[in-house]
Amino acid sequence: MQAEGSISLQISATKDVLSKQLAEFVIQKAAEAKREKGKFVVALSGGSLPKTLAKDLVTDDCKTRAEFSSWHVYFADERCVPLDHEDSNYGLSKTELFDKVDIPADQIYPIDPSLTPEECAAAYAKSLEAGIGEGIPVFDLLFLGIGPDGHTCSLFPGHPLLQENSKTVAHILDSPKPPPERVTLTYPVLNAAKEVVFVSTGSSKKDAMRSILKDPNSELPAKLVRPSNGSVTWFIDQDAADGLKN
Ligand SMILES: O=C(O)[C@H](O)[C@@H](O)[C@H](O)[C@H](O)COP(=O)(O)O
Repeated sequence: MQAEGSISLQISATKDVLSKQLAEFVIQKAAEAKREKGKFVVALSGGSLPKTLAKDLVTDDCKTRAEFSSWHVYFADERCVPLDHEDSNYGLSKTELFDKVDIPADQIYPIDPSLTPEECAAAYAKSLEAGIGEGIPVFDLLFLGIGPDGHTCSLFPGHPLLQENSKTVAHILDSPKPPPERVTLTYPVLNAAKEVVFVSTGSSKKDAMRSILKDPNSELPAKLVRPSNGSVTWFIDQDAADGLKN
């Protein structure tokens, strides 16, 4: 049975407009989380997301309102490479965001790339437990991307990981999107989140967007992210939205 939760769609004329709207959305969610519990626990994806998220959020106007000192940042998926490797999602987010705002270093939780992918996934699951709590970790906000094939995190179409429902963090050795060795949050965690933001831009995403938002029978990995007690908000630009026209 597909989990239920609200789905909102925010279509922006351009990627630049999307970044501005996304920044204001995030500022509001960060303020709510800080008021409620004194911290804002998020997970970032890689790809184009960090740049799109940071573009406006690091401006003087936004960063004074974003409560960055209360952010606790994990990774929705990560490549099993050194943290300074060009493929590292941590390294990408450090360049685009962490080096430009005041998130305390001990509130950013990278993987341990010295471990094997399997050990790394198990260690990261323990890191989530230590930082967020026993059982299924509940994130305040997950920042997810989507591939042209409808994958999200490192959950790819037809991959056995789509059926993983006991581990909170799993490893993959055959990612169709290079590099092949990664760790990823699994659906139990994605579907326990309070808020999920998908950022999808560019014409390469239009077919996946049409399938996910128009086809009730779509089984694309990103479509299966439906938090039972949370909201999903799609931030898409016009190019990605072109697939939604009849
Ligand atoms: O580590 C990764 O590769 C990402 O987490 C991945 O899931 C990404 O979000 C999608 O592939 C979309 O990437 P783009 O936004 O660059 O198209």
